Amino acid sequence: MATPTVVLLPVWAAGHLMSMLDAGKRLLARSGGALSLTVLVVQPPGESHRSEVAAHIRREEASGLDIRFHHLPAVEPPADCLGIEEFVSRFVQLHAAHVRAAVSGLARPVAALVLDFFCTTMLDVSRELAVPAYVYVTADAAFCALLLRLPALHEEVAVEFGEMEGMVDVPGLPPVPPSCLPVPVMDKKNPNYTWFVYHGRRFTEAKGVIINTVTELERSVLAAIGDGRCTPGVPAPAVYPVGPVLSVTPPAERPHECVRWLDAQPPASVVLLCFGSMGFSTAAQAHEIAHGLERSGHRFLWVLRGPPAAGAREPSDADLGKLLPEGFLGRTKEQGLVWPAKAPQKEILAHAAVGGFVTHGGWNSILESLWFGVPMAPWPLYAEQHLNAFTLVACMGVAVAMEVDRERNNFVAAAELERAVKALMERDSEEGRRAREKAAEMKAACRKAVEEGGSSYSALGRLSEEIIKGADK
Ligand SMILES: COc1cc(-c2[o+]c3cc(O)cc([O-])c3cc2O[C@@H]2O[C@H](CO)[C@H](O)[C@H](O)[C@H]2O)cc(OC)c1O
Ligand SMILES: O=c1ccn([C@@H]2O[C@H](COP(=O)(O)OP(=O)(O)O)[C@@H](O)[C@H]2O)c(=O)[nH]1
Repeated sequence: MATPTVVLLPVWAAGHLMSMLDAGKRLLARSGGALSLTVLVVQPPGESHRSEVAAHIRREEASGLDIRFHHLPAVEPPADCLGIEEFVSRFVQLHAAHVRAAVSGLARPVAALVLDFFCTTMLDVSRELAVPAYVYVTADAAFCALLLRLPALHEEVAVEFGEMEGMVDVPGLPPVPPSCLPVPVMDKKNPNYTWFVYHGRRFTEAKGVIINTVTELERSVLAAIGDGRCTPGVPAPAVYPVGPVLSVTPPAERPHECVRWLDAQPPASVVLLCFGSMGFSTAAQAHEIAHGLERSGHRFLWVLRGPPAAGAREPSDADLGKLLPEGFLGRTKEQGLVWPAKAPQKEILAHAAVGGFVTHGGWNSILESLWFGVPMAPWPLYAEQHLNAFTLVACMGVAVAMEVDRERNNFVAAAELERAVKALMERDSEEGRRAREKAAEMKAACRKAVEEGGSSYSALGRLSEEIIKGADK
């Protein structure tokens, strides 16, 4: 019989696609050749995403692994969406007939369908075809717990979360301030919110939830999901914490300019500032950052992107002359480097000179930082990042808090950045010492988790056995 295949349905954003592909490859390896991988490729909306996805696929196809890419026919994207969550969910939903045809037309027996968390509408397809389905959460267990809890919270909290009295109850987490909820949860009238409630409700229909996290990092919230406290009245989903799933690419032959600059800096002396694939600064915000960094006296590597060009969604490469205060580059030429384009974040975090990370708090960036034991100061901007910032400080203890004004487009004043950088970097800062120690502890835990016998290695083993057992029936 042909090797049974696990079918992945990722969404196209790099933080989702690469994470799911890497998790799939680990599952393949863990199955010892008993499973193969088929990836259903949604044609992304927009040329830049299309060429980015095509490049990832070319690289994977050249790897020689047992992975097949099945390109789904293009679908007209919905034109009337109010945000990314609605757009992604509806766009994926429009692929239902193509997913059904692709899965039922595969020559190999289909052992499981693994869906990105935005793709729960495809649980209907898996049910029709009697294929076991799993949800893959590219973010952390705290986010997963919130989504599982959201249908009930929706009934319990009659007003907008931003107007509610007290804190939000998410089992396994300390009481969550409403101001730390993900962006779509802050507006109940918005379809983005309705989609989140929908996905949360549907998670429990899956055979299990695979999360890109580490048991040692999120023990109490994982326990709450696993023992059903987030979903009273319905059976708890099986939980597989398989992270950290990081796509580690070989370092460039010639070190990047940022890395060469770091080579000349003392150990743990540089604070890195980098804001993900979508983060950018206006001139007003860039001025505050510049003054804050300069006054902190600490060495810095600042990845600065400008607002997207007209019609584009991605940030532009920064025009430093327009964004930075007069004379800043000259005054700080011995103190720091401003890099105006996308930078090799993982290589930078791996460098011994980096001692702290001011990050937008995308989950991939957080895992990369912990993999290299770098403590953080979170500056959330979009998606679920405000919740990540809360859990980094309040649960994991690997970050120092920074005051971000969510009402003013996540504005941070110069004095607050200066304070947070000092707290993060200075030897005599108690807050920084705690975060550094915890980050070092989590570095060791993350590395151990993926080794033979580690928690994520074992979770992947359980998942692989479960899938193979199902395929044998
Ligand atoms: C598919 O294209 C994009 C997806 C996102 C995006 O949106 C998003 C919205 C939420 O309300 C919650 C999320 O978790 C989420 C995640 C997400 O992509 C990034 O995923 C990472 C791993 O989950 C990470 O945690 C980052 O914080 C997310 O930004 C965003 C996007 O552009 C902004 C897309 O094009
Ligand atoms: O200048 C940059 C900005 C981002 N990244 C990478 O892009 C990913 C960002 O993913 P994350 O989940 O943190 O946030 P998102 O961009 O999806 O919001 C991470 O792997 C980063 O290392 C990078 O290499 N260079």
